[in-house]
Amino acid sequence: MFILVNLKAYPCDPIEVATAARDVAEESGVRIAVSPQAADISRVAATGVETWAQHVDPNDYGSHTGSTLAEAVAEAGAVGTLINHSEKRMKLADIDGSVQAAERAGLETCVCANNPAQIGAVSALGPDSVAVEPPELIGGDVSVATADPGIVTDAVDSAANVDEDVDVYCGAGISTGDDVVTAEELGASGILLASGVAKADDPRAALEDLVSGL
Ligand SMILES: O=C[C@H](O)COP(=O)(O)O
Repeated sequence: MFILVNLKAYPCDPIEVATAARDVAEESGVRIAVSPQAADISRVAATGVETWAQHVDPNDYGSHTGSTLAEAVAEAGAVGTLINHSEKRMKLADIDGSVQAAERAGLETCVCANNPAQIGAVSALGPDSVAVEPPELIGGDVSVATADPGIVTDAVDSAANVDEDVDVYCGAGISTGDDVVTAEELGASGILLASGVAKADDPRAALEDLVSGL
């Protein structure tokens, strides 16, 4: 299982989370990545933790003021990027452009979607992975794998029907090792989470719990 920790714009210490994630990944052997604010990518990557961007825009180099350039986040140390997160929704053509921009920059891609039908659509764009997240469960304390297990299994089927090489992650409300094990049993090969770590009093303990059943 891959554990991708999105720090969103939470007021946490990105270096504290990054060093904890690096250490827990090394101790457990579980792949863990941290996705900080774009401005924090270089110092998070300097900790040695696998680092992802939260977003890249579909543009190339050029006159695109305010854009997040895929090459720039790669140069800063990111090795992957989220695209179309529920809190950063994009039109399908722009998702396609961002996937292409990320691939051009050598970034691994994870395209988010609300439901299994959207998972099928974005899987057709050729990302490395997709993540299903019901928006109403994001930031809550009930895991998607418990509240709506069918959405995870349907997302796995939906992606496989389009492209068997696309990995499927799930997210929303995941905070414990039991949640991670349940997600794995439903066919997910990774989880995308945020508040369970970024808002934890002890991020290291939260990460240790997440990997405890793997
Ligand atoms: O990117 C992470 C997801 O939106 C899930 O957030 P959450 O773990 O706070 O529910």
